Amino acid sequence: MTLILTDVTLTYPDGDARLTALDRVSLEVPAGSLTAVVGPSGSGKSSLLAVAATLVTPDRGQVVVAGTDTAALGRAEQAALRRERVGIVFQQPNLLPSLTAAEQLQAMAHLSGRPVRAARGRALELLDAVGLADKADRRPHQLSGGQRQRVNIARALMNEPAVLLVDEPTSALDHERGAAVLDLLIGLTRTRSTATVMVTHDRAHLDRVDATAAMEDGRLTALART
Ligand SMILES: Nc1ncnc2c1ncn2[C@@H]1O[C@H](COP(=O)(O)OP(=O)(O)OP(=O)(O)O)[C@@H](O)[C@H]1O
Repeated sequence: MTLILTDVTLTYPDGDARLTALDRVSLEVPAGSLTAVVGPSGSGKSSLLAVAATLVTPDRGQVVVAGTDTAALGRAEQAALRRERVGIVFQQPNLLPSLTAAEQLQAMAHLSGRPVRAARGRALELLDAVGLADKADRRPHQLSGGQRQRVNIARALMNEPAVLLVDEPTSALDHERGAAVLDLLIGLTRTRSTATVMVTHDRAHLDRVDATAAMEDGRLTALART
């Protein structure tokens, strides 16, 4: 198992009390498989991604990323794990306006302290994998919304993550483009052997993912494997 959450509880301060965002959540995601997380607004989906990304430390429970128990790590080590083993795709692409598609990916290598020039080959290979081989030198305003989301996904794969966390990748896209992005994510999950978790409001096409986790009031109420 590449991503293992065991009995994870996360609370936030809420006046004098605590609000329970995650309530003893356990989830295992094997390499090469995609789990969708669904549930109403406020049910804890983003909190689950944040904990899996080691962006937030749970009150209780264990988060194991690529064989490493994250609780055993200091802040700097957690940041290194996040950089090197975790890819995150946020809902909005957040691409830098002045950089071309290839440069957006190369910048990831730069942030990780890897040689930027050597990264160009990998950037072009990944842009090819997401169907944008001929758009490598375009800037964000020269790309469609769906193409920007593909750059966003390719960028998250730049450092060969073991775990890929994706927040609502299809929400800004129409039905057809949303389906194409989901197909892309499933394909990349298989070929790159990532343990992928995707939060979505869109219940269409969920028959194509490997498992669907349903959240309600911070609890994982159902896990259906397809
Ligand atoms: N930083 C925070 N401080 C306090 N409460 C928070 C914080 N982040 C989230 N919450 C609360 O935790 C609960 C779970 O929120 P979360 O964002 O994980 O839900 P969600 O299912 O992702 O919702 P949505 O679908 O609307 O994005 C909610 O009640 C939310 O108000």
